[in-house]
Amino acid sequence: MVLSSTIAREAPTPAHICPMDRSCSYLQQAASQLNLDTNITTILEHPRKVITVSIPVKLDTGEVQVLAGHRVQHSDILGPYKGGIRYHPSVTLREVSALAMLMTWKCALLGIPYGGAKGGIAIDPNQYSVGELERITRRYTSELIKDIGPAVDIPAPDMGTSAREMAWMMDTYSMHVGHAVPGIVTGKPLSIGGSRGRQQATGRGVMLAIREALAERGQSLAGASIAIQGFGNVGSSAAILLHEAGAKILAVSNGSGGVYSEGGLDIPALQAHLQDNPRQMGTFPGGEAIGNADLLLLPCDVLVPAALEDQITAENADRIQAKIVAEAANGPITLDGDRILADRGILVLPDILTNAGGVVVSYLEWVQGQSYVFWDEERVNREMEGLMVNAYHRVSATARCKTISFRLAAYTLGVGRVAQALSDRGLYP
Ligand SMILES: NC(=O)C1=CN([C@@H]2O[C@H](COP(=O)(O)OP(=O)(O)OC[C@H]3O[C@@H](n4cnc5c(N)ncnc54)[C@H](O)[C@@H]3O)[C@@H](O)[C@H]2O)C=CC1
Ligand SMILES: O=C(O)CCC(=O)C(=O)O
Repeated sequence: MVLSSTIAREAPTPAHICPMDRSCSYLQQAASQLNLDTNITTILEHPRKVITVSIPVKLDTGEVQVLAGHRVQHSDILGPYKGGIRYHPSVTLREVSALAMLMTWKCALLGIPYGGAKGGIAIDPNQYSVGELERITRRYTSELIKDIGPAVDIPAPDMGTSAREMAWMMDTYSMHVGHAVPGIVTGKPLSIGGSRGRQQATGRGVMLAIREALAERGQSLAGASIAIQGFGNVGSSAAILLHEAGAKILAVSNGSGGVYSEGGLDIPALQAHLQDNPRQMGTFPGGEAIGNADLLLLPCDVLVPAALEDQITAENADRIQAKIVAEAANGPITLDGDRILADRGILVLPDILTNAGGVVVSYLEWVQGQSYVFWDEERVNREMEGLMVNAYHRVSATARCKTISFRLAAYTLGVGRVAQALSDRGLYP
């Protein structure tokens, strides 16, 4: 048996430096808008708990790999830590820390009683068998057992994970405590207490944010031209719902490439093609192949990055031709990219607002589980729409009234709520 270690070796961060440049920069800007006490800002800059565990996994070949699994709990000031688990090769402790902080502001902005967390393992799930993924997920859950719980920290799906991984986590946790604990995760299958509508929820929220932004400009979804980078859970759900609403989906892409049609793609036909030809987006006969970099530069009403971080940067922001960029992914625009888009008058709908539909329905799943009463999909969608549309208009009104960007307005509302709670509870001794 061979022992190989894939534990990431990251440069240590000096204790006084916030490891998350972009997240901390936006936090500082919001703190300055709010005239926050610097002690409060200093506390909010730092995650409350950073956990890295070793995950020894026996591969199907008999080889043992030791993976690094992270969970960063940024804040539980407003309620249990909440946030997804990501399986992707780019996962690092820094990335997870930044994403955990985003979760805190997102939940606070939407007015749901959660703090913020994120977890991840640096693997490409496509390179592992289902059995290996199950062993990885169960061992990761076991290693975190003392740090998670339905009133403590509630994981959910993110990139590279889905209801399947949530079911394994729920089962591992439940076996440990000796009884079923559905509330340990959200985004789980319906059979074990999942919520109707959760799978499409993030994409639905993206569609709603775009709908409201277009409406404020006197335009409707019908006929709006849209390009979407990423065709996973979020990108594909958003594409389907936007297509159903009459938008013209000019292009979509995934890790294997993209497809473009000037007249608009037939999204259900594309989905059927991908079922038969997984990872062969570019061979879809209803369009022509387009690369991920070119997709971002298409002239369109709305560009929707729904895959990775750092896609719009100082390198390409001056060539973006969309009127609106809707951040379906977390952190798809770098700090420099954001400044350039702002200078060019391109409206950016920030991630903590645009992709909040997922965590909102996670919250509704948790509420249903706590009350043992399960709703139909129509009710779930209606409740989610109410929270999303309300948050959108609070952000828009704040941006207008203070003459600041939508991002700064969203941060101001989210950070302000957490800061108020921290101050009311009393600063940590
Ligand atoms: N799943 C959820 O409920 C939520 C997800 N998000 C965010 O949305 C983003 C996407 O997440 P999911 O859709 O859940 O992940 P997913 O794993 O279902 O899909 C990711 C998609 O990105 C594509 N992709 C990977 N590398 C790419 C590249 N280099 N260029 C273009 N596409 C590439 C993949 O092929 C896939 O289509 C992430 O930033 C995630 O944090 C945010 C809120 C909730
Ligand atoms: O549904 C959740 O709890 C978290 C979703 C998530 O990770 C995110 O919004 O980025």
